[in-house]
Amino acid sequence: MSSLTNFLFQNTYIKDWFSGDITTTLIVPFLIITTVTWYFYLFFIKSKAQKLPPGPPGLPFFGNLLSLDPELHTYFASLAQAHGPIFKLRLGSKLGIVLTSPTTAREVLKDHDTVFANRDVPAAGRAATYGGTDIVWSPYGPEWRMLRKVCVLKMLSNTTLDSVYELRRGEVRKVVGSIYNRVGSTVNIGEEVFLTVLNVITTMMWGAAVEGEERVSIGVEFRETVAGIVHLLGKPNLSDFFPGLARFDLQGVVKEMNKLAPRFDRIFEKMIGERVKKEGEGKENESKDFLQFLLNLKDEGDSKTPFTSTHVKALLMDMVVGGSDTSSNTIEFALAEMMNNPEVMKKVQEELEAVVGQDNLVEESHIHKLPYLHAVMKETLRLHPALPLLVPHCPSETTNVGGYTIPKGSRVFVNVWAIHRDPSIWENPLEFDPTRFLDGKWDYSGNDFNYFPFGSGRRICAGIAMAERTVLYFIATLVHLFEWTIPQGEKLEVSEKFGIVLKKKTPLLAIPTPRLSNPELYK
Ligand code: HEM
Repeated sequence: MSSLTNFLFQNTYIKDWFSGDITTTLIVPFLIITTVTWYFYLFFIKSKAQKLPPGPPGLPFFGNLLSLDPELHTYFASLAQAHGPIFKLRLGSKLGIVLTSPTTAREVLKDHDTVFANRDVPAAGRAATYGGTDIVWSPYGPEWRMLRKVCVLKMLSNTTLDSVYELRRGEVRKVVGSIYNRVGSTVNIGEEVFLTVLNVITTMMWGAAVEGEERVSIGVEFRETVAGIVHLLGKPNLSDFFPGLARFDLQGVVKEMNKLAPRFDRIFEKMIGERVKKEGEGKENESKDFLQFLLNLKDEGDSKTPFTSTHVKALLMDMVVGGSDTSSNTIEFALAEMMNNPEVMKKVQEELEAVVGQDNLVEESHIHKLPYLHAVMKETLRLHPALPLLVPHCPSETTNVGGYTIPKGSRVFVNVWAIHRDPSIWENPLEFDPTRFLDGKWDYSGNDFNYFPFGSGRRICAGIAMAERTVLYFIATLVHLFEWTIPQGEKLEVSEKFGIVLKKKTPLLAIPTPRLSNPELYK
């Protein structure tokens, strides 16, 4: 037993997960005994009756947990080479299923869409989103449908997004001014872009209600908090793999999340409180932001599936967490790829000059006339899909996929990252070549299982329209107005670091120089 304990804590990955209190060592023997029975049931009784997919051998009790590499997307891709397009991993008492081919992805996300439209909610996700009452983690059912409808058809519809364009435009103008003031010096692109995307999102959420220093401090607090939440969501957590032990929160993930999520809650409460107070004072409220829209919706009520204050806050949380890192990391990767491929950058700039002109700012109305820029975004999301394993799906009943049994309650990872780099689908898959998207063959609809960076089926991303506008408008503005170079001594690279949201391994640092001669455009 003690050698297993030693092994457990000598393992780098496990040690990394257990960044908290080492009193956990005391719990390990208990953990082993309680689960060993489950293991025997699972391995020797249940699996005999089912034809489970192949997979690497694992240890008793832990299964494959101890050999998980933190870079899950590349690790899963290498396992698929050995075990095929559908393989299993024992993650403690949970069964993980990894899909790495268009055919198996289609079976799960299209043919059995309803069954797989559920989530295996991680303890961290539950803690972050008011018990999982948001869109991302709600089970497939009337409440999820109601939230999704509010989000996709009303809040993030093209009509609503058009109506808040001025808010987005204002934020992008502000960052242009700020970059202009630092011409010739090094800019941390990710930091700059994240704060602007976040400002765009919060301005759309509650207008310009917050200004000046308070705005800056909220921005900084949000950045830290989003980074913390995303990190905890991607961190392997024993509570998820041994649900019977979840109440002990051995790694302290929930404890940490319970420190982070209330930071948002306090801000949400404050914004809602101020808005309600204003209404109570009889002040005409003409705000056209998401918050007003959600509060009106709450007041209108619906007896069947009521829309509560918690729903309002959970949706705001989805906007902030789901919309910020995904879009800003995509913009950072796109700029890095363009800088790495100067001929691509040149073509984007030529297209912008032809459509926007040398004496004009990019407007969102230009975007649909920029097919090459659009191809750059698609190619960026092919090589660096923001959610490389999507958000894991979970079947609500035992189902057959690719000739194998996928038991109810498994955690299903779709390795879209690996499919997007499959040499049997893509010519020179590792090359950044936007021209492969110029014939318009691939879009974001999730109908083609060779290319689906936003997922597919019922759980497809709820923010595609917004992501598209934000990413395209932002990249276009950055490269139309500025030339970007790498500071001396810095290396330009595009390698990735795994997380539930994929990010650049090293931040992109670049020096801006104005491209256009009219200084008024930068003010
Ligand atoms: C480049 C940007 C983005 C990418 C690549 C992206 C991608 C994805 C993916 C792959 C999923 C999971 C699909 C699945 O589980 O099968 C997802 C879910 C989701 N995304 Fe996005 N996303 C982006 C931006 C946004 C934005 C801007 C928002 C909102 C402001 C948003 C809101 C959501 C929500 C609410 C879900 C959960 C949908 C559900 O479970 O029903 N995303 N996204």
